[in-house]
Amino acid sequence: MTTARIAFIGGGNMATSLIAGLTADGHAPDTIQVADPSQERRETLQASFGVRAFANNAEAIANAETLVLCVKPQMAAQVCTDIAAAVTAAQPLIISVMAGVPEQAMQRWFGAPLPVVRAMPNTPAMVQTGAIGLHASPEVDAEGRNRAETILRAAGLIRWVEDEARIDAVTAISGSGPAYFFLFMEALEAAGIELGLDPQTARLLTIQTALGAAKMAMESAAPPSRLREQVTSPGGTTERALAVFQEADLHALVARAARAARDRAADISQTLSEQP
Ligand SMILES: NC(=O)C1=CN([C@@H]2O[C@H](COP(=O)(O)OP(=O)(O)OC[C@H]3O[C@@H](n4cnc5c(N)ncnc54)[C@H](O)[C@@H]3O)[C@@H](O)[C@H]2O)C=CC1
Ligand SMILES: O=C(O)[C@@H]1CCC=N1
Repeated sequence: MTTARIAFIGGGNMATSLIAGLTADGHAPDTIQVADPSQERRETLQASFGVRAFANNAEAIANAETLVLCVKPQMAAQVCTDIAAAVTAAQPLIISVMAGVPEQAMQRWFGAPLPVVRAMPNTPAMVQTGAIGLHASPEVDAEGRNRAETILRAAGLIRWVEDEARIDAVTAISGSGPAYFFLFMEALEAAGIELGLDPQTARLLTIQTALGAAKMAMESAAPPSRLREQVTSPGGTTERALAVFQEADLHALVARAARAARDRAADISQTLSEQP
């Protein structure tokens, strides 16, 4: 299985996370090419990972076997149309991480029914602990699926979804998810400071607690609800805290937030599907 000659279009946060995962996994940096208009981004990527960086998208694509699209969804139409000639010449497997950009829209902009894998990673890919949802267009063969898996597995855990629309659900849960957990960390850290802990202690206790809870949840056969019960002594401190979350109906709040993210991804898809 070869993952040789990968071109990234867009060298921002997500591309950096994926490149970090690939290089840490032993993928040769000189077979990774990145295109980004920002000179600062190009210099950072070159210095951090030893990859080849280009200002011109078409130059990065030449001879690429796999093309990873990492620009903002709002730029998708323009970028795909601009690189269509280079892409149809190279005939790569396309992997798109762009939230809400439908496979058919990309194929329309390329002017060819190229194999497209939609991947929805998240920034913990930077530390090889990403959670990544994948969906393949009908044009992707078994070798293409394997190649996409090999590339994305370097960034973390992968799960295929069979219905493209479910990528929007993946976006709402794990794509955007790190931000929810960071927000909760910010809140718990601030609460610790308010209760008199020094800021450094409040931060470290918060982060280590999140890490420990995630590790336990991953390694234990018991569901998170059972692990929560193990912390909650009857008549004790946790019970009081959880009652406050319950009063605010945390489950309903989280469900609303996830629906809002899913709906935003679906809105972007709708708009792009209607775009020429
Ligand atoms: N940041 C995240 O946690 C996640 C982001 N994504 C998706 O990844 C994609 C990129 O997001 P980020 O990396 O966060 O954005 P970003 O803004 O950090 O990176 C985008 C990069 O594209 C470059 N760019 C702009 N115009 C370009 C062009 N014409 N050709 C080539 N490159 C160009 C910019 O200079 C920038 O470095 C988005 O579509 C987003 O939906 C998906 C999952 C998670
Ligand atoms: O906020 C966003 O639109 C992107 C997609 C998932 C995470 N970040």
